[in-house]
Parts: sequence; structure tokens; C-alpha cells
Amino acid sequence: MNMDQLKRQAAARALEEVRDGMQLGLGTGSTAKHFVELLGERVRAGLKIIGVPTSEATRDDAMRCGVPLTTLDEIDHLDITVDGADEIDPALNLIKGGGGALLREKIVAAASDRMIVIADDTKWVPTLGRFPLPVEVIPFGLGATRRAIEKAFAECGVSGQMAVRKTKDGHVFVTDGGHWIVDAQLGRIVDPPGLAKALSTIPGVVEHGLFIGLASSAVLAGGEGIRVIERREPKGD
Ligand SMILES: O=C[C@H](O)[C@H](O)[C@H](O)COP(=O)(O)O
Repeated sequence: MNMDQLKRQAAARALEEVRDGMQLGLGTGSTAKHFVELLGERVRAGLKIIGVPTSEATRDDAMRCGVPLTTLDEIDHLDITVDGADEIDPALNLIKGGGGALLREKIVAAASDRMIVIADDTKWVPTLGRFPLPVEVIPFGLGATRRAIEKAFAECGVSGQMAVRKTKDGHVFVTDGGHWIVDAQLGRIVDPPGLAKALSTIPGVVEHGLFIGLASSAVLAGGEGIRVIERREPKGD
């Protein structure tokens, strides 16, 4: 089974949790796209749900698949968000933002009763950090923000090269919110909750890709089948 088939299997397993009448957060990326497509099939067969997309790309996919959409201004909570991840550790801490959607993804996940992470099992790691950590920043004063980020890294026992994300054609990548992303090659993040807190205090940092205490479960698809890992502590701890 190839990677794409594994991603679709994980998406199909998460879909089993969806019930009539639910309000759903719709993640971004190649794995979440499978979920949106499968959800669209169920909607066309009569399932009544409504979704909040976490990016313009997901909005386009959902509309194409016939998934009805709303916003967090029109509804007061979400039942489940289903989203992919770049890395997942045994405490269900995540690195997200490889596709640049981390800010909306975090807002939507935080507004959800449950977040189900779907992935192929190569995303499962003992320690976060092999995948570059995305940090979404305001372009104004970027030099000062970078220095503050470096200081936060040092205080949290990590270091590594940082680079402003570029598109394939060499232009600066701009997020749906109009911000830039700095990707940090940290290798091994020893204290993800500590680093998350430190980054959140920096004025020029809009958001970062560490998702701490947000995932309720992870559905991992691999060559030997599907593994569902449930979070033990309540959401937010
Ligand atoms: O910004 C993008 C998101 O955080 C994605 O969910 C993450 O990068 C995983 O994407 P994929 O399922 O394509 O590996």
C-alpha cells in the first residue's frame, strides 16, 4: 500500500467518528484532503454536517466536494476537528504547519471538543523536531523577532538554522493571514510545552506549529494496519 492509500485509510477511520448533526473542523494538507473528499461522499449520500475549513485550499476542496461550510462567527463550538500533522509524539504533541495553515488550524482545533489527528505512521516520532518547526511571523521587525526566537530556543535548550519559507518559484511564502513563516531546524525538541510557551510570548510571533494538549487521538495508518492512540489527560493539559 502506498503512502497516499495509507493517508486515505486513516481519513476513513476518522470518518467513522462523524455523526449526523455534527459541526466539524476541516484540516489542511494531503491527509486532511482525503477526509474532506470522503466526507463529501457521505454528505452526497445524505449525512447532515457542517464544516469550518482551516485554509482557503480546504475551503475550495470542501466546496468542490459539496461539504456545507460555516464560520466560527456563526456557530459557538465544533464537535470534532480532523486534521493531519507533520510529527506526532507519544504525548500527542504535534508539529503542524508544513502546509502553512498552522494559525487557522490551531484556532479551529482549540474551538473543538475533540481533535482527531490522521496520518501515515511515518509521522509518529519519539521526540519532535526532525521536521522543521514552522513559526508564523509578522514581516515588520523580522530581525528583532528572529533574535527573540533564537533567545527562546537557547532558553529551551535547542538551536538550529532558521529560514524564511519560500515558494517553489523563489518568492516569500505568504500565509492565508498575510504573514510569513520561519522554519527552524531544531533536530530534537526536548521540552515542547516549554518551547511553545516561550514562543507565544514573542510580540512578532503570530503563532507556532507546536500543538500542545490539543489532539484527543491520533489515527496512524501503516503497513500492519491502523493504530488509534487516545490521549490520557483531558484536552488542554
Ligand atoms: O499547514 C499544514 C498542516 O499543518 C498539515 O496538516 C500538515 O502539514 C500535514 O500535511 P500532510 O497531511 O500533507 O502531510
